[in-house]
Amino acid sequence: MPKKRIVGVVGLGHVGAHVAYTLGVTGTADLVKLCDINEKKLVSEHQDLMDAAMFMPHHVKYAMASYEELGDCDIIINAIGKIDLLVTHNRDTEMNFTVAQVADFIPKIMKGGFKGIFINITNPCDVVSDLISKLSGLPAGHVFGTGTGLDTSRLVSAISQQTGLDHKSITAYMMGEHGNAQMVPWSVIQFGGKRLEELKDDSRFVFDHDAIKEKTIKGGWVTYVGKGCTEYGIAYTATTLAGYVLRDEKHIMATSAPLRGEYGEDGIFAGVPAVVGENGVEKVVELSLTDTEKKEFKTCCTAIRENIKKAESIWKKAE
Ligand SMILES: NC(=O)c1ccc[n+]([C@@H]2O[C@H](COP(=O)([O-])OP(=O)(O)OC[C@H]3O[C@@H](n4cnc5c(N)ncnc54)[C@H](O)[C@@H]3O)[C@@H](O)[C@H]2O)c1
Repeated sequence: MPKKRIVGVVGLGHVGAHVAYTLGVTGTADLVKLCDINEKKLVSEHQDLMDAAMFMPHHVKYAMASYEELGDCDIIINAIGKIDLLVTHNRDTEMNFTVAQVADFIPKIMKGGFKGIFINITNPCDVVSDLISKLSGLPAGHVFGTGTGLDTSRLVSAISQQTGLDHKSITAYMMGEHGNAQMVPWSVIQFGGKRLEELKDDSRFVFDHDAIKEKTIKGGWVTYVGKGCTEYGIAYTATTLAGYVLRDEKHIMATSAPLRGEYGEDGIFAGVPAVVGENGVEKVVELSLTDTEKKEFKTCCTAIRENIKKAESIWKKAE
């Protein structure tokens, strides 16, 4: 009998509910297990998703689950949070809440025998990915975050708008923190194999670096201001990553990946391009950055490292 692809989603707010829906619509999962601390919300989201399942182009089932019942999932996507805390427009503000919650439920999930891949969305994304990795004890790379995956999409959109070229013809990445400490490695951007430097005589390929970086970093807040959340972009980002894992695609995409010496960094999660396959992040792609870009990336990592320290004091206090 063919094996069922089972994906768990923890936290069914704006993000988690859209992730669960997208997993069904795209046919990425056969069974989506739903888990939320808010029982009423859980029951309602389950009903609504089941009502949609009949019309989805692929067969999919939705089931409610406790943390322990997520044990047989191939992938668990973490999307818990409290989005109202983000009125400050700083993702770190959510940290006191999310770190304490994650520290509480990861041991419960592991008690259920979970041995799959964890994809973290919850903010601060790099910090929470690091925490899940430490608390779960899963092998390196089996826990990773969406990181700068969504920010990369915002960057590529901005470049696409200016050049008129399709998103998929552009190779570009946002790197660093999924937060304010991000950078654009301009030197590695390519269009069908042509580097930016080779195209500088064409005005469409001359970019205002500061303006594009600002537009990319602030993109999430443009969405947040009008609707109090962001959901479609992140739902597709996470679903895409889940598909790469389930189909063992070995696809290169920006994620929050554990760094073990790459880019001169060790022991933190940061947004970098990485090969994603059945073992999660299987390899960090080390780009040849210029000296200025290397320094910029280091500054981003310093910001993440400081937040990891803050997070550790929160969950150690909760122990
Ligand atoms: N990484 C990214 O690119 C990205 C993008 C968008 C949002 N986010 C983050 O995703 C998270 C979710 O955002 P949202 O808009 O859905 O928030 P939300 O407030 O709408 O929903 C959060 C959900 O999590 C549930 N929850 C809280 N604690 C829980 C726990 N211990 N166990 C199970 N469920 C729990 C709540 O009941 C709620 O349903 C936030 O941290 C947000 O900042 C990240």
